[in-house]
Amino acid sequence: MAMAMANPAPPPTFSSQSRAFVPSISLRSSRAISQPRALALTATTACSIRLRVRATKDDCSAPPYPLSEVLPYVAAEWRAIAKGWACAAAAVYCLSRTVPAAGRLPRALAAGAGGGVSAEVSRGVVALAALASARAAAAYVQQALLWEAALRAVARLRGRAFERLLARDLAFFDGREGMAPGDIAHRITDEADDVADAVYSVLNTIVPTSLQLIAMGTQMVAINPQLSLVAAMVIPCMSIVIAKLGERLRQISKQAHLSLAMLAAYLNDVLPSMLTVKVNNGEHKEMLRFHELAFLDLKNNLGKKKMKALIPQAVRTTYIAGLVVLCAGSVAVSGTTFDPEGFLSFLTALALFVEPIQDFGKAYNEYKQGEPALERIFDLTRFIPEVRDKPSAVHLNSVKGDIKFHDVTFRYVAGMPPIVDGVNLHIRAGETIAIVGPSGGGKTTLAKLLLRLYHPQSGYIALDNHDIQDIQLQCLRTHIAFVSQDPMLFSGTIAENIAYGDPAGDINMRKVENAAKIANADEFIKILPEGYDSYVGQRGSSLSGGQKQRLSIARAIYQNSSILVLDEATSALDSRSELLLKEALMNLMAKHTVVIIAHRLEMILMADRIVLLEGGEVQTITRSAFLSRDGRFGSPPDVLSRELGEA
Ligand SMILES: Nc1ncnc2c1ncn2[C@@H]1O[C@H](COP(=O)(O)OP(=O)(O)OP(=O)(O)O)[C@@H](O)[C@H]1O
Repeated sequence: MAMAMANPAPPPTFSSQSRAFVPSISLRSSRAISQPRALALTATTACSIRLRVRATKDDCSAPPYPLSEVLPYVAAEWRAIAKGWACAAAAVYCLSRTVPAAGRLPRALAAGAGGGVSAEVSRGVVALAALASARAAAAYVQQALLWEAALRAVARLRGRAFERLLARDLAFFDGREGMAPGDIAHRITDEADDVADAVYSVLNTIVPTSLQLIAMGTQMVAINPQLSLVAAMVIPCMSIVIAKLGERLRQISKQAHLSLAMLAAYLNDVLPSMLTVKVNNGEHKEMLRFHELAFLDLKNNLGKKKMKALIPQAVRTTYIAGLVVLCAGSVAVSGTTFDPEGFLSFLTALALFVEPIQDFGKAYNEYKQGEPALERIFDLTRFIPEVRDKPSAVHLNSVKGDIKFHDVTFRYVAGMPPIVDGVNLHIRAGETIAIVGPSGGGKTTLAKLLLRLYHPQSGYIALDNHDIQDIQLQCLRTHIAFVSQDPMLFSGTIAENIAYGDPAGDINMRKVENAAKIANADEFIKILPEGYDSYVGQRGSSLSGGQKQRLSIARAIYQNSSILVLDEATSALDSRSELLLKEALMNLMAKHTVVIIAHRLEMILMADRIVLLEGGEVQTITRSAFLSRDGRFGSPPDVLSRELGEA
């Protein structure tokens, strides 16, 4: 590593190192809990990148979702669509008038030859120019309106996807099967844009292009029915080419979407971890990882672009080749002759007939390309949450805070040993209880079960003698304030962060300041340049660990719930801050049920009762029994004894 850092290798180039950096992509079936048929695309590269980006419930060759799913979102924009299509009709009308006008022009020119520009020629030219301008204006308004409809429809779809995402179980985001945040962000941002392109293409094709096709077809039939029939016979050949290549494009696009999602997921993973990267000299390693994923994306994206470039050429070639063969054959057989005016009109109509056919091809491809994105966005919305309100769920205006765990058993992953195994525990209203135990023993899991973030496989938890499954979720979580061991702050001001749980979405500054004082945060907030209006930076990055922890505690205090759960809430505080906080909490404890999950003696000794969670089971232990243990889940024995002496 030292050598590598002293003489860092140049960034890998795709051309020279492409073989070394081709990640092996395996599409393998993963029986995720929430989505049994989900597939996971795992890139395992030379430097062991393990990023999981979920495909949709289908694999790449599976049949697509029906277009009907997006129809309600598009139908809601019917006004803009109707206006757009009306403009399309106007544009096609102008075009259909152009064909005979163009056909008459050569005769007028011939008639006026040698005598300057005749009045008929001038009229013809002016008519053509007017028709062209009117068509251009109508086409512009048509496209603007249809874009508006497509973008608005996708904005609704995005909103719906995010709404459904918020309703997902925590298990969807957590643990080994959890979906990467970068993947989710990619679906809702970039891939939603691809859906907008696809929707626009379809809208801009169905009616406008059909109208043009009908108008030009009619003109051609009027001029020469026999050749028109011949021209129409080429359409099935083109349809086959478009369908075959379109399906291939869909598959390639899906790979491109996944590789881009992996890149997004990777960036989302590494950018917030810059501190770890830098202190571990991980820059070179990360550079390699980035290039591997970027190369994968380059490969897939290039394949997609090449296919997109190939399709129109293949369609055009098929059409022209088919037409030439059929026309030449039928002219030779029937001996058809054209007058020059009719010939020019037929050619003009033919050219304008080919245009919408190509547009159909392009739109179909655009749709095929957007289809994987559509699938992946809808994939976020299709689920039935395990944790949800029963129709009969009750709302409790207030609770005393009496909590009972009845034979509760829970495991995160089926087939694994339970983390919580037949736990029976009664926490009385107003009691302060400390839950101790070895790291990874399941203390946080117990709190998550109480908050109904997960569902026990057996047994139940009661709050004031109501099974928590019979209480409305929002109501339950309002009555329990939880301070997690990873203090999570949002980008925003200090006041916004403290008042985050305000049921009305307001910021009550008096309550904010009071909560900050109790949490011993007021002192440092006041010396910030903008006080409570100071921005905390990305995830609170402008604050120290202890300051973030104090704000999290203040947020819980602001919530003023009957039950307070502190999960390692003071681990980053210095002794003085912890002591001040402890004194403030003492007052709160008199009125609340408090669950303290802690390793630190200072906090544990505040409790009325100490409960040990070990091997999935709980047992109440006395202080002396706790202190005589070997210190696996607290300070070492000598420190414990000293601290106890001080306490
Ligand atoms: N989402 C998850 N999916 C799968 N396993 C998980 C998940 N969350 C936690 N676990 C596992 O469950 C066990 C209990 O975790 P938990 O966080 O409850 O322990 P803890 O007692 O709070 O630990 P600590 O004292 O270190 O915070 C651990 O072995 C952990 O790896």
